[in-house]
Amino acid sequence: MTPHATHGETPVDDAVTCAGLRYSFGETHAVDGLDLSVLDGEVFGLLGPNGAGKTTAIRCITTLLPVPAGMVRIFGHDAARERMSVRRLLGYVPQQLSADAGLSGRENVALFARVFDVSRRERARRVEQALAAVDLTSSADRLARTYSGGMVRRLELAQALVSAPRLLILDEPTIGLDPIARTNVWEHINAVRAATGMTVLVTTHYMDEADQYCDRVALMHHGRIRALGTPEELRHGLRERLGTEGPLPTLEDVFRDVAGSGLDDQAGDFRDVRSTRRTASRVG
Ligand SMILES: Nc1ncnc2c1ncn2[C@@H]1O[C@H](COP(=O)(O)OP(=O)(O)OP(=O)(O)O)[C@@H](O)[C@H]1O
Repeated sequence: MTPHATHGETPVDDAVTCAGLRYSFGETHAVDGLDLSVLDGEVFGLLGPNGAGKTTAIRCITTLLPVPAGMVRIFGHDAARERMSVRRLLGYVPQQLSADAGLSGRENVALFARVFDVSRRERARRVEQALAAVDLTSSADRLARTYSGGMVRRLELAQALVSAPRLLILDEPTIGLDPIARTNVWEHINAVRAATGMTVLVTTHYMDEADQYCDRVALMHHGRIRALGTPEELRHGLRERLGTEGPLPTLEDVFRDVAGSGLDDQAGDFRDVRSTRRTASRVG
C-alpha cells in the first residue's frame, strides 16, 4: 500500500503509483526509471514530446504490457500480480481507434459492457447512462462510421465509462480534433468526473489543455519525469528560476526549459510520426 492521506483512520491508496518502472524495446529504454503518484480524484496530465515514453508507461499501468522492472500499483493492487483486479478498476481510451465503424453507437457501448463484465441486470441502464454522459443518446442508433471525429472520441469515452471505472486513462484524447470538439470532449470528461469523483490520467501534447484542465502535470522526457506540479507551480517556478519580471511563462515555456534544446530533435522517429498521423487522420 502507498497511503498518502487518510479518511478518518483509514489510509487512502493513491490511484496510481509507479516506482522505478522500466520498460525497454531492445536497446530503446522507453521508460527508464519512472516514479509517479496520481492522487485519488485528481486529473493528472502526463506530458512529453513524441517518443518520451508516455504510451509505454500507460500500457504498463493498464496491464497491457508487463512490468519487467520496478513497481506499478493501482489503488493498492499490484499491476504485475493482480492484473484482473487492476483491469476492473480501469477505463482506457487508447490512441488507436477502439470503436467499430460497422456498429451503431449503442451497439459499440453495449459490446464494451459485455467485455467488461457489467452484470446483465445493470447493462441496459449503464449503456444508456454512458451514452447520455457524452451526449450521444440521440445519435446512438446511427452507425459509428457516420460520426464526426469528435463524436467518435465521445463514443470511445462512453465505451470506457460503461464499466464505471475508478480510474479513467486517456491517451491523447483530443489529438486531431478541432478546437471546439476538443473543448467538448474535455467538458464531458469533467462533467463525469464531477459526478463520480473518478480519477483521470491523461496524456496530451496540447499544453493549453493541460494548463486549463489538469490539477497536476508531469513532464516526461527520455523515459523519466523531469518536472512535476500544478501548472501554476511549474509556471511560477520557471519565472523564479529565470528571475524575470514580465508575463508569467506558459506551460510550453516550462516544457522547453525542461526538455532543453533536445526537444526539437526529439520529435520522434518514423514510427512515432506515423502513429500520430494515423490517429489524427482517422478522427479528422
Ligand atoms: N513496439 C515498439 N517497438 C520498438 N520501439 C518502440 C515500440 N513502441 C515504442 N517504441 C519506442 O519507445 C520509445 C517511447 O515510445 P512511446 O510510444 O512510449 O512514446 P510516447 O511518449 O507515447 O510518444 P507519442 O507522443 O508519439 O505517443 C520511442 O523511442 C519509441 O520509438
